[in-house]
Amino acid sequence: MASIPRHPPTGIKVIVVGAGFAGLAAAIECDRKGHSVTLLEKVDDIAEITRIGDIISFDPNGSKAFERWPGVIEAMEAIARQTKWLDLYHHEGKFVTRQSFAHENAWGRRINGHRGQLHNIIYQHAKARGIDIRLSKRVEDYFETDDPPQAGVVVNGERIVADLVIAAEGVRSRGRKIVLGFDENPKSSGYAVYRAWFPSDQVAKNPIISHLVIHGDTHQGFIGPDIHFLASSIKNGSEINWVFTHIDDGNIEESWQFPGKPEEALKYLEGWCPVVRELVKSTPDGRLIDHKLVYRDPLPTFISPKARIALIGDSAHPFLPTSIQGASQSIEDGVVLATCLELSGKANIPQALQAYEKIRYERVHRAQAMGPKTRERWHKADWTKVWNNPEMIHLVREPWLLNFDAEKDAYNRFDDVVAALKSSPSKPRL
Ligand SMILES: Cc1cc2nc3c(=O)[nH]c(=O)nc-3n(C[C@H](O)[C@H](O)[C@H](O)COP(=O)(O)OP(=O)(O)OC[C@H]3O[C@@H](n4cnc5c(N)ncnc54)[C@H](O)[C@@H]3O)c2cc1C
Repeated sequence: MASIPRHPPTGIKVIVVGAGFAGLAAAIECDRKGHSVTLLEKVDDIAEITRIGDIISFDPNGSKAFERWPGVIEAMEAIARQTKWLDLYHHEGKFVTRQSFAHENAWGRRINGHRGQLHNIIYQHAKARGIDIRLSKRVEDYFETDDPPQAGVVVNGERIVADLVIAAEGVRSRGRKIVLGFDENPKSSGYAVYRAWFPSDQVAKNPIISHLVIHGDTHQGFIGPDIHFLASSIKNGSEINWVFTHIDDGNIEESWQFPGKPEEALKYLEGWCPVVRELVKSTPDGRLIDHKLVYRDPLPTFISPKARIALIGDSAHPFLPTSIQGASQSIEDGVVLATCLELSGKANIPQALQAYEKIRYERVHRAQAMGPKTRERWHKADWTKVWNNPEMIHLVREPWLLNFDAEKDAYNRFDDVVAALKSSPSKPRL
C-alpha cells in the first residue's frame, strides 16, 4: 500500500507462524523493515481468535511499536480504558490507596482494552499493508538446512521454505521441539483466572456496584489472602470486566480455557465485600471464563541449532498476568528481531537471530520475574504495615522496563552485541 512507509527491500524472506499479538507484530515489523513476509495461521476465520479474551494491557514499551504503524494507536485509544489510576481496596471493602499512572505519560501510551478488539485492529493493519496472510494453515513441523541455507515449515505435508522462520504459536508452540531438541508440554502453574467481560447495563441498575460504571471508566483492585480481584469499566462505563486468580487443580490437558460459573467463583470470595460479590453475581450467563495459567521453565535458548528458527512471544516466554508485560514483551520481540535482520542483512541470518536472542534474553526474563513479585506483594500483604504505608501495595512500575524503546535500543546495541557474540567461545555459529 503506497501510503504506508516501508524501508527498501532487503531480499530476506520470512515465514511467521501464528497470528497472535507476537506473530502479527513480527510480521508488521518485518514488512516495515523491507523483509518479505508470509504469515501462517491455523484458524479458518480470524474471528475465532479476535472474539476471544477480555482485558489485555500494553505498557509504553509495547505500545511504542503501535505508534509507528499508521492509524493503529489512534484506533486503539478510541476503544481503550480512559483511566490513569488504580484504586486499591482491602478485600473487605475499605479503600487503601490510589496509584496514579499520570507521570507515565512522558514514557508513552498505556493501552488497556478488549484483547479481541485490539487484536483485530492490528490484524486489519497487517492486511492493509498487503502482508501475505494465509489462514487455515496449521504448521505441523519445522526444519532447517545447511545446503541451501534456509528454514521452513510443513503444512498439510507440503514444505514451505524461507531464509528464516519465526515461531509465534503461543504456549503450545511446536517450534520448541527443534529449538530445544525435545518435546516439552506446558505445566499447570497451579493457578487459574476467572475472567469476565460484559455490557454494564445491569451493573448500572444495581446501587451496590453502579458507581463502577455510571461516572465513566474506573479501575480498581481488591486485595485479599492469596487472591487479588481486578475490575475495570471501559468505553465510558458501558462495558465492564473483572478478573481474579485462584488456586486450581491443574488439569490443562485438553484446554486451558473453560466456561466458568459465577456461583463457583463466589466460593473463593467468602467474606469479600459486597461490591466484589455483587459484580460476580451480575455476570451474564456464558460470559465467565476459567482460564488456566500454564507455566514453563525459562528456556535455555530462543533459537534453533542452525539459528534459522526463532521463538517469540508466549512460545518463548509465557508470562503470569501480574507482570502485565506478556503482550508488551511479545511486541518487543518482533521489533528487535526485524531490526537485527535489517542490520545483519540476507547473508547473515544466523547472526541476526543470535543478536535477537542476546538482546532479548536477559530483559525478558527480568520482566517475567515482575509477575511473582507483584503477586506476593498482594497475596501475602502484611496489613498492619500496609495501613501505615499504603504505597507498599502499588504495582511495581520501573522505568527500565516501561520507559523503553526496543527499536532504538536494538539499533544502539547491535554492533556491540555482534562483537560480543563473535568473541564468545560458547557461540560457534557466527
Ligand atoms: C484463547 C486465548 C485467550 C487469551 N486471553 C487473554 C486475555 O484476555 N488477556 C490477556 O492478557 N492475555 C490473554 N491471552 C494471552 C495473550 O494473548 C498472550 O499472552 C500474548 O498476547 C502473547 O501472544 P502470542 O502471540 O505469543 O500467543 P497467542 O496469543 O497464544 O497466539 C498464538 C497464535 O498462533 C496460532 N497457532 C498456534 N499453533 C499454530 C500452528 N501449529 N500453526 C499455525 N498457527 C498456530 C494460534 O491460533 C494463535 O493465533 C490469551 C491467549 C489465548 C490463546
